[in-house]
Amino acid sequence: MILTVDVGNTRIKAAVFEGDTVLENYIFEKNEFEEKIQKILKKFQNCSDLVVASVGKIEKQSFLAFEKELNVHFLTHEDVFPFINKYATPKTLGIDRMVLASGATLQFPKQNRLVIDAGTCITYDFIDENDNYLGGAISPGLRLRYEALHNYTARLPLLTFETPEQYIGNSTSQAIHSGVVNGFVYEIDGFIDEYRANFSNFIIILTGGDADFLAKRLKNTIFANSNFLLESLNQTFQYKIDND
Ligand SMILES: Nc1ncnc2c1ncn2[C@@H]1O[C@H](COP(=O)(O)OP(=O)(O)O)[C@@H](O)[C@H]1O
Ligand SMILES: CC(C)(COP(=O)(O)O)[C@@H](O)C(=O)NCCC(=O)O
Ligand SMILES: [K+]
Repeated sequence: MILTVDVGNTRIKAAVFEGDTVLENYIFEKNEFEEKIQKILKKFQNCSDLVVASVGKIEKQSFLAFEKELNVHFLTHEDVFPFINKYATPKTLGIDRMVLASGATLQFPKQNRLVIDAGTCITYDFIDENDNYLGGAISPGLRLRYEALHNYTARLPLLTFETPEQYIGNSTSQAIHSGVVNGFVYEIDGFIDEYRANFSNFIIILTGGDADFLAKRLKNTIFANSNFLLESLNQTFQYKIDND
């Protein structure tokens, strides 16, 4: 049994796996992380390994505290991955993006793959059919866009996500919802169109906290799997055991 933990910039996601099967999923905040992990380990006492991918503010040290109970693996760019990393700055590539690329490579062999993770940021990661990781894009996520408009202006309120009534927003709040939500959707559809124009035979994987919301609104039909990062973390760990 393996406990996988994904520390993002907004929330922590965790899942317990038995082989490829998810036994339970969790989402929690940074301040409750130690208590939640303890609880999970108490419930699943057969967990042998804790596998972590962190781009958030919880450092390796905090996880090493669990070493009394099980083996702790804090993934870094120095681990083994199933793709060839062509990023010009591989040491600064987010470990979450490396894990997503790894999952896409292992689950969808011999094809071009685009992974879109709509979390705090939207990240785009492209791995070609020869397993070269080429990079992608980073842009502000849905909630970040609402917060940025409020935090960096004098007059814009902080709104929570709402589906815009139309693309011509006829009030301050409707204009913000249209700009944020439609802008978000147009951006992603625009990127997908660009990739489609340049590559054939490719699969798109959509994940992250806003994946389900997005999947319904995109012009392009793609399926969302909000658990893709944790599944990929489990697979990356199996790959590491087999290839280290
Ligand atoms: N309860 C929630 N708290 C925070 N964000 C949420 C929540 N439910 C959905 N979201 C959406 O999830 C996005 C963050 O996704 P998530 O995958 O948790 O981010 P990260 O992996 O960067 O921590 C936000 O843009 C927000 O719109
Ligand atoms: C781009 C990110 C902030 C995304 O984080 P997230 O939205 O998943 O919380 C993270 O992958 C990161 O810190 N990347 C480092 C820069 C890079 O990937 O090039
Ligand atoms: K992301």
